[in-house]
Amino acid sequence: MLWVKICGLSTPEAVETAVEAGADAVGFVLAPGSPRTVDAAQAASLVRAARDAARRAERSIETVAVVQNQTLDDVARLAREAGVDTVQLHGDEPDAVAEALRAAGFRVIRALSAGDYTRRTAEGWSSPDRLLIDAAVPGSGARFSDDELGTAPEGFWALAGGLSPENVASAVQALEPTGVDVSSGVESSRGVKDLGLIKAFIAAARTVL
Ligand SMILES: O=C(O)c1ccccc1N[C@@H]1O[C@H](COP(=O)(O)O)[C@@H](O)[C@H]1O
Repeated sequence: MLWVKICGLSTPEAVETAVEAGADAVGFVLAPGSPRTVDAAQAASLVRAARDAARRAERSIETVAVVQNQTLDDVARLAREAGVDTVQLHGDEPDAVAEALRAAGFRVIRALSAGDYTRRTAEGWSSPDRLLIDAAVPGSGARFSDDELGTAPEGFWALAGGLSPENVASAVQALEPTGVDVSSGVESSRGVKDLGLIKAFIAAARTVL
């Protein structure tokens, strides 16, 4: 089944809606400078809300901290204080950062633009972590064009960038990712999640076989 992540959540209501509607993962932006940024204490409270909602629904939920070009010390501290399962590295972090986070017990998602992924793999780069392929400006609501992604990854990979309830099914049919991730497409205005759009996105993603 398609892995579905709803990202950039900042209220318990939005977290509960995502979990109850069947998201596999919920994400919290711990990178500075985004309208969705939360601090570690806010993220910890949202992580608790996600786990409580998952317990009530008798299902599991993966909690993800999204970071971008922060130091390893900062990332490890934020992830520990927030109590997340997974760290999504959304910048130019060296592989050693991913390795150190894995050694500290976190799961890691490596986010790359389609262009960077294509360039890096042409140079022989590979990653033991799950991949997320996004547009060039993360969290902008922009899509990358399908031809920017040369050959899709072979293992798990999630598609992100400009997805919405309207386009998620056709995007998945075209690119055949293993998962999808959305932020802007489930917002009524930048940084403000719309509970109806969260439910509509998850329902639309679940129509794809
Ligand atoms: O959402 C942000 O503001 C953000 C900031 C810094 C790094 C990553 C960010 N979000 C990631 O972007 C995609 C969602 O993009 P879109 O808004 O749906 O186009 C997703 O992977 C988020 O985790």
